[in-house]
Amino acid sequence: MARDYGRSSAFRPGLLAGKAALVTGGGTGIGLAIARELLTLGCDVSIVSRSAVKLDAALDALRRDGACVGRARAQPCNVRSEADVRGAVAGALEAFGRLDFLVNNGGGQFISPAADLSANGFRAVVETNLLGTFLACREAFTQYMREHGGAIVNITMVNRNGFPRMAHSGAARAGVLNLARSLATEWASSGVRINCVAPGIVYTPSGFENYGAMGEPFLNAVTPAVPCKRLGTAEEVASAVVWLLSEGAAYVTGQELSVDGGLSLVGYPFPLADTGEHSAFPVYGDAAVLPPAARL
Ligand SMILES: CCCCCCCCCCC/C=C/C(=O)SCCNC(=O)CCNC(=O)[C@H](O)C(C)(C)COP(=O)(O)OP(=O)(O)OC[C@H]1O[C@@H](n2cnc3c(N)ncnc32)[C@H](O)[C@@H]1OP(=O)(O)O
Ligand SMILES: NC(=O)C1=CN([C@@H]2O[C@H](COP(=O)(O)OP(=O)(O)OC[C@H]3O[C@@H](n4cnc5c(N)ncnc54)[C@H](OP(=O)(O)O)[C@@H]3O)[C@@H](O)[C@H]2O)C=CC1
Repeated sequence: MARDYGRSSAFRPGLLAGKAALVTGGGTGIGLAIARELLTLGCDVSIVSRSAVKLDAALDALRRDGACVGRARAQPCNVRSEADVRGAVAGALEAFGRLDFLVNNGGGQFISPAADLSANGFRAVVETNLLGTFLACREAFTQYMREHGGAIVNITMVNRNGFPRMAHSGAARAGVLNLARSLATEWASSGVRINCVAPGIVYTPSGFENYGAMGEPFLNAVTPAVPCKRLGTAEEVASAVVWLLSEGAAYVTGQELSVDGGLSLVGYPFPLADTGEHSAFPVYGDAAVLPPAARL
């Protein structure tokens, strides 16, 4: 299948030749773009996720893509399962004999007011995004990187001001960044770097179909809120990931890079006008001086 964005890579050909990577959630969206970029640069890539159907389709597309130079393989894996993750890292090592790069991209969440979240719903999102990332980091480190070094990138999200209606995911991703900071120091002596990339709002059909009918109105509302007035592409995220994995980022560890068109500079993307009537919010002093427009 031909690429649909008309270019190979922003990086020099062969940049990652002889290297091997594992990309979670590599069968769709941002993960697939990361896998494609790595393969284009000569890296061998294992893609893993829960759905064998999605993985097979992705593998087929990657193998037909004339720009992909490295070898690609796939293995089903639920990152919430310790046994699956252990097997995914072992499988990648068995196939390619090395594991230079790990990209923790597999993840997601659903929209819900925090008050309506069940313990199980909260747990599912934290397990997927935070526990899954920890397990993959630990297995990559203990099975290979402790002895050989390596680079890890975790996909997080723009959540400095929280993520209302995705509180579970905001909390989990904040945990991922803090985990990365801890591991960056603990594993530096092994030559392991670990960083995060925080996408803003990146249009991926696979990602947005999870939000059903809410998706399109959200896109219409959010685009004007982004300083550069457009959404991001999966390739823009992939490009940042590849830079962080590359030797060009050798002095960068424990950091988070936002790829968000400036969204993190201006706050939170959801329109807040529909969050209800606010007369219950406390006030101190003479509220009567506030003109009506200053207090909705
Ligand atoms: C206001 C309009 C907004 C429109 C759209 C805005 C989007 C903006 C987002 C911008 C930034 C982020 C973008 C992205 O991340 S795109 C990528 C999206 N992709 C995914 O999210 C895919 C992966 N997600 C999942 O697989 C699931 O969300 C989950 C992580 C929860 C795992 O699902 P799983 O199937 O394993 O879960 P379970 O069936 O075991 O259920 C566990 C509990 O979770 C509850 N649950 C699951 N889904 C929902 C739901 N949609 N709503 C409410 N509750 C849900 C489920 O009921 C279980 O709890 P209980 O046992 O208590 O019932
Ligand atoms: N698009 C955006 O605007 C943003 C996206 N992100 C994050 O970027 C990442 C990629 O998102 P995007 O490409 O847009 O959306 P996708 O829905 O296409 O990607 C999510 C990927 O994660 C995989 N996945 C989900 N749960 C698990 C699991 N338990 N074990 C293994 N793999 C899993 C899915 O595959 P499968 O179903 O086969 O398991 C899928 O390939 C996600 O973590 C997302 O939350 C963050 C900020 C913004």
